[in-house]
Amino acid sequence: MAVQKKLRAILTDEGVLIKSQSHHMFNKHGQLRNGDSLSLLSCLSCLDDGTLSSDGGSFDEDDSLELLPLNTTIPFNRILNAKRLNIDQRRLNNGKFSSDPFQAENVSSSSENDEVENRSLSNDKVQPQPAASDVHSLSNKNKWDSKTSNIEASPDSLHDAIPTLGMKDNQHLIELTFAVPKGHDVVPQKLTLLIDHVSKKSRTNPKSELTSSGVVEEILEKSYENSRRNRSILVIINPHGGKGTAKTLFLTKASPILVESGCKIEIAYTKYARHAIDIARDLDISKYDTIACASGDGIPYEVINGLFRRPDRVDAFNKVAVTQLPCGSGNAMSISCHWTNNPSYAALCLVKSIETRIDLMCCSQPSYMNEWPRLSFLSQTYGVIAESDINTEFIRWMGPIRFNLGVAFNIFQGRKYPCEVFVKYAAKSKKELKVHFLENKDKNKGCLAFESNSNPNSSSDILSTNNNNKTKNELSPNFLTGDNFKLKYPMTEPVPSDWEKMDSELTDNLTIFYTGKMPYIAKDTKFFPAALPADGTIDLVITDARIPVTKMTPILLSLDKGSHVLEPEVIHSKILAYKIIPKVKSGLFSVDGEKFPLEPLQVEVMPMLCKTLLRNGRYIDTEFESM
Ligand SMILES: Nc1ncnc2c1ncn2[C@@H]1O[C@H](COP(=O)(O)OP(=O)(O)OP(=O)(O)O)[C@@H](O)[C@H]1O
Repeated sequence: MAVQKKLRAILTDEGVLIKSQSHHMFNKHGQLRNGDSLSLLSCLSCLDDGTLSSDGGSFDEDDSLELLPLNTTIPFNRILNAKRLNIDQRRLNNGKFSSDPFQAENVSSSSENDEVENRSLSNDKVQPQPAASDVHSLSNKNKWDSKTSNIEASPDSLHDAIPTLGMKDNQHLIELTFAVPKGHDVVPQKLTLLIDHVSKKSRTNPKSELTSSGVVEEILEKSYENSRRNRSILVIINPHGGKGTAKTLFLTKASPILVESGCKIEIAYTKYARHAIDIARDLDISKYDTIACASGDGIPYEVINGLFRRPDRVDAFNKVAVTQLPCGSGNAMSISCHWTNNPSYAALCLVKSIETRIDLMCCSQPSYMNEWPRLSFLSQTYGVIAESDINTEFIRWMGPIRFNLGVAFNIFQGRKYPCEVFVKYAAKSKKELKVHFLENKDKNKGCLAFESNSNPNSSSDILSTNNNNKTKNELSPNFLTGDNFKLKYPMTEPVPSDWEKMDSELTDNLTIFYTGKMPYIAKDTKFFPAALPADGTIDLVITDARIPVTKMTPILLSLDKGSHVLEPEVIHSKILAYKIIPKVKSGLFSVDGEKFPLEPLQVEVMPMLCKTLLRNGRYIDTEFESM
């Protein structure tokens, strides 16, 4: 490997602009190479598109490390980390370098962080404790295999870099780590740069111009604008998730991005069904700001309900963001929130996301409501889809297609699921719904759960206080109190008079009853295209068996586009609460993909209860606006 003579760069408002004067940067194997010009732009600019496709990317194998023209920019949204490099003068005898001439110093990480890395999940107060052997810390100390994705300067090549020894005050040797597409994934890549100019901001701020730390800090500030740096993450892996691939998917695809971004990671493996409820209920929440579920949608459901069962649930929901790294068979949360079904892109989105509060839904049924009502983040369904979701488990080997087959089979058999439904509407007609959507689609800014102006490295949101003895977040309108957890419509009380009973002609012939809060319920199934993260409503979609098969077929075939809700035969409303009373003798409800008993079910929206991570602070664009 050879370092080019002057690997220079400047900071711009968009990112780090490579101004290398010589050629060759790296080849397809990630090694610095001779004879070609450098351009990072063509691969770096793919990020936005790559995360949108359902498999997480549409890049050719060779796209990732193709050589790129000069004068191109590594955008801040791709930069994971920056460290200043100190040349150890003691090793510079007779112009020769030792094999480790650079000492990297990460300005953003503190010794306090190192402490956290080595703690285990176990805590004396926590019962039951995950066994220490099940909890692993990951950090830069045990890096991913960097053979192909880590560019390092070889000792010999540093002769070329010697000019850096005579660096001017405004020149800084910086190791930059950034994400590049590789195959279908995104991987971390390192580059050593001599940054000899700084951005306008630094030029007007002499303090940051003078030090390398100032330059590093400026890069990190811009790279993590509106996001929290150096997250402390508990990763919960369901080893059975995704047909047994969840652990490998996490370790090979998501973990490298998280580690290189400076996140502190601890891993807990689920050992039995519903173990994640116990883990979240008994967790030492002071240690983490994020719980990332490397799983399908089952584990986030369990984590949210585990947090809900804590005596300190208010603190827990104020402190911890729950997110998903898509490693299961159903990854609706990641597709909706990170805009991708690919674990490496989801990890990149995780570190770059905006912490946002989203609404949850609280479900009550006679058999469990006196113990714990259940919180649902995704959906509840009854009828054809519930049966197809749960009762096709025996053909799980077929993958997601089993669900579509099940739905089609049940519908074409003319099956119906009589019930009574009572609804509190927020927007009943499709026209009202559209108005509601347009009025609320940009309101997410008010839902920021994280004060972007606060020190992003402070993990003590709850502990730090201001003069009035209140934390900055406590003063935020998004700070939760016990009142946020109180039900407005307890099931023990009669149905309120302002709820409407749905036409029994319709409900006696019901085929699909589906309520949800996220746009995607599965890959390629945009069931709730008008869903918004925190509009305080639940989307309701209903079909009935009076719809002829000739009309039902195009409705089912348009689920991937989400345009089924426009069909006149499909009921689509925004609601605040409902009660459904099944009239069939056998069957089930499916709540977030979990089997629930066939009993009356009452649900109400719980506004902005859960902190999560949304790319750009919003759900994936469903194009509902232009439908
Ligand atoms: N060790 C375990 N043994 C048995 N079941 C487990 C274990 N760990 C988790 N589970 C259960 O697996 C279920 C599915 O989890 P998850 O959503 O992560 O996976 P998935 O691949 O998407 O599967 P599904 O298609 O069922 O949603 C959850 O109900 C969870 O309680």
